Amino acid sequence: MSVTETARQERVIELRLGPVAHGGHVVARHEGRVVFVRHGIPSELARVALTDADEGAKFWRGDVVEVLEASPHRREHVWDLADSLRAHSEGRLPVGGAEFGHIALDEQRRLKAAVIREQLERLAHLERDIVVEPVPLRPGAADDGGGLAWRTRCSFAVTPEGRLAMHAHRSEELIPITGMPLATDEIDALHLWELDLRGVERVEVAAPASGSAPLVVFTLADGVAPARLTEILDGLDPAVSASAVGSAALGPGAARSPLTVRGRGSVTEHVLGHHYTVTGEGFWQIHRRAPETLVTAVLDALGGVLAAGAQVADLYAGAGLFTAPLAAAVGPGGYVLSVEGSPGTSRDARRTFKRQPEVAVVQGRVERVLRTQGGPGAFDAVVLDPPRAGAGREAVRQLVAAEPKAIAYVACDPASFARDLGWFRDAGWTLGSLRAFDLYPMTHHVESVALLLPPAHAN
Ligand SMILES: C[S@@+](CC[C@H](N)C(=O)[O-])C[C@H]1O[C@@H](n2cnc3c(N)ncnc32)[C@H](O)[C@@H]1O
Repeated sequence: MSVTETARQERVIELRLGPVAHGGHVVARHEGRVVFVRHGIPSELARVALTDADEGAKFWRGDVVEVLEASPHRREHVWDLADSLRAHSEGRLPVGGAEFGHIALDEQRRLKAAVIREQLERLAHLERDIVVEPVPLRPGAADDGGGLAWRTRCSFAVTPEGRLAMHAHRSEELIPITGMPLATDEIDALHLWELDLRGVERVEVAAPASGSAPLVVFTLADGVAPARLTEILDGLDPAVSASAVGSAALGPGAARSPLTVRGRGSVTEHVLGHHYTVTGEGFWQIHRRAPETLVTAVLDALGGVLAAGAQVADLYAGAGLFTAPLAAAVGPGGYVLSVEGSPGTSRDARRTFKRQPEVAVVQGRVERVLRTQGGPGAFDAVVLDPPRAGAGREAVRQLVAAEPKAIAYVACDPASFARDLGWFRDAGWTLGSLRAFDLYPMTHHVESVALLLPPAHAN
């Protein structure tokens, strides 16, 4: 077996790649040790640069730098900067965020389905056939945009020289970028990479799926005066309309305050007839079709439980994506408890629902709020949409005790979902429908919507 080095002095070993694993890797073995390999495809023979390979480590990590026997599903990478083969030949790391960009889209979905299936078997002891559904870029169209131009939210770093950049995977290394093929055309049209961003630490962009003006949030480095923002914005093409917010802290440890320097400090999102205000601080789903895809799947899953007058909880509610259709379903005689931990995002929800007395927006941790507002019989139905870490043991215990008739679990991480599902199953709950959606093409991420049913339902 040949062992060589890359231009970055990483050791390179030859490996036969095995099955896909959670987290965007395939699994290989080198002298008995597991190696988690990125940028490969199961069955390939590849030369792999070891990016984490301490002698004492239980497992190593590596990037494919050359393919000796290619999978029939291998394609030219959709983004040069994220292409591991090209990056390592140029002596740099690939930019993160498109780690499946070298795989045919159909195969990306099969691999994601395999990961969900494997996590369910391992952590929830459940066998289920999974199909990851493609999501067209426009309603009613078949076209999924080739897996590109779907991101309505992007977060960028800035190099010390003031260039727009992104990080390499698990690295502090910054790679200047001149385009982002996964971002929507509205974000692309801003040409943020042409700006002189000296004095800025981070740039976040939110471009509503409706195509209305994007919002750009510039986080200034500590001590940089807000006047710097005006200079930066002078570099934006005046023909492109965008709102801009700066976040400045004028001294070390000084509080940061958002400062609207152009247009509005928020965007309005429209989903199936509902309108939402989302500020720069607020969470919103990333794929342009994610909101309506997930709302439709959740309403379908909860079906008859959402009758007029029902009591429901929207947990990990964000800006209230599910709160609005839930409120419409239960009507003025019903009740929706909308719980979100992040103060900025919860403020957005409060603004959106301020004229709806049937909606109670509560800012706080789900586990804490359920302690006082989640006793037995508190809810007919629950929507549970936790972050990647999942809901966790305490929230699952409280929900089991609350005895709702159904829970729609919206999961962005198959492993934490399967772990939580295992705990629900230990308490006698069953898995009803389970749908999975390709809401993050070119990456290993996948979203699913599951219906969980309490023991009484099974009898
Ligand atoms: C995956 S997002 C879902 C948001 C919303 N349901 C949507 O689809 O737009 C998860 C949300 O949970 C919030 N969050 C994370 N941990 C939390 C906790 N322990 N309690 C309450 N909210 C939390 C995050 O701030 C984030 O807004």
